[in-house]
Amino acid sequence: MTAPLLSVRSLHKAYGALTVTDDVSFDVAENALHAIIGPNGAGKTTLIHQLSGSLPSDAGSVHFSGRDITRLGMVERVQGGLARSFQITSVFEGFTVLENAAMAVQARSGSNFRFFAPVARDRGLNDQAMAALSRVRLDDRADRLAGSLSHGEKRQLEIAIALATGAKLLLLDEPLAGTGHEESAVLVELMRELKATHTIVLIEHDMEAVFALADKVSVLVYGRLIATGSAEEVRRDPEVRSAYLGEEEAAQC
Ligand SMILES: Nc1ncnc2c1ncn2[C@@H]1O[C@H](COP(=O)(O)OP(=O)(O)OP(=O)(O)O)[C@@H](O)[C@H]1O
Repeated sequence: MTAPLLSVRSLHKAYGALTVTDDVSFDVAENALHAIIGPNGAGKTTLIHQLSGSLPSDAGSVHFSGRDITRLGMVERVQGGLARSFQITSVFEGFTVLENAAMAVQARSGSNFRFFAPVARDRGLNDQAMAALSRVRLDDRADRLAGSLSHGEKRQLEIAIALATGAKLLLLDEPLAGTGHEESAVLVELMRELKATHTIVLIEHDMEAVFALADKVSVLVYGRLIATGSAEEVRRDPEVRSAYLGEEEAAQC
């Protein structure tokens, strides 16, 4: 059996007396989409912070591509091929769509942002940025200001930014949050296409999307994983239904 691309063991994070992630362990196979679901406040975003390196863990380990990255910060993890998109829209609205993607290409190379006129003139940088934009179908918006994009297009741009860093593994934190039906359909289709080339850890409350896309689903409740399995296994799990899914599916009916 091939080794997992991402291997998480016994991760733990507490804020004072509040334990937010507790003994969290799971593996993500290469080119799989692994969804992490759970009620509000379960610790999903905290877990993504721990995986991206923006938040140090109190205990546990993270291995990526066979390398122990537990003690690496976010910049080193991005340069190693692990990038996240943010739950809160995080694009630079006063810059063009292309400049946003080009800055992410620069981040990959480890250079500091070389201020922005040079970014716009750098052909190699722009080619790579355009490639990321066309993966998310924003190439025809390249010259627009990011601030002028619709909410759904901004979410597409966030994914392009993560792609432009050269990531092999994308950590996507609620990419469908706040999107309308059509925007959400575009993003679901994009994630389906990305599975062919990328490994994805997805946090998402939209259960229809999760069950349509996920190869594996883990369920986080009060900081602990109560189940990991195929979408079907998790959907049928009685503990998952009583702790989370019953209510969530009822709410979506
Ligand atoms: N910096 C912090 N200091 C103290 N408590 C925090 C901090 N960050 C998160 N928490 C708490 O940790 C718990 C988990 O929060 P987290 O945002 O990780 O949950 P979540 O599963 O992502 O929730 P949601 O689905 O609503 O986004 C919550 O009780 C939250 O209040």
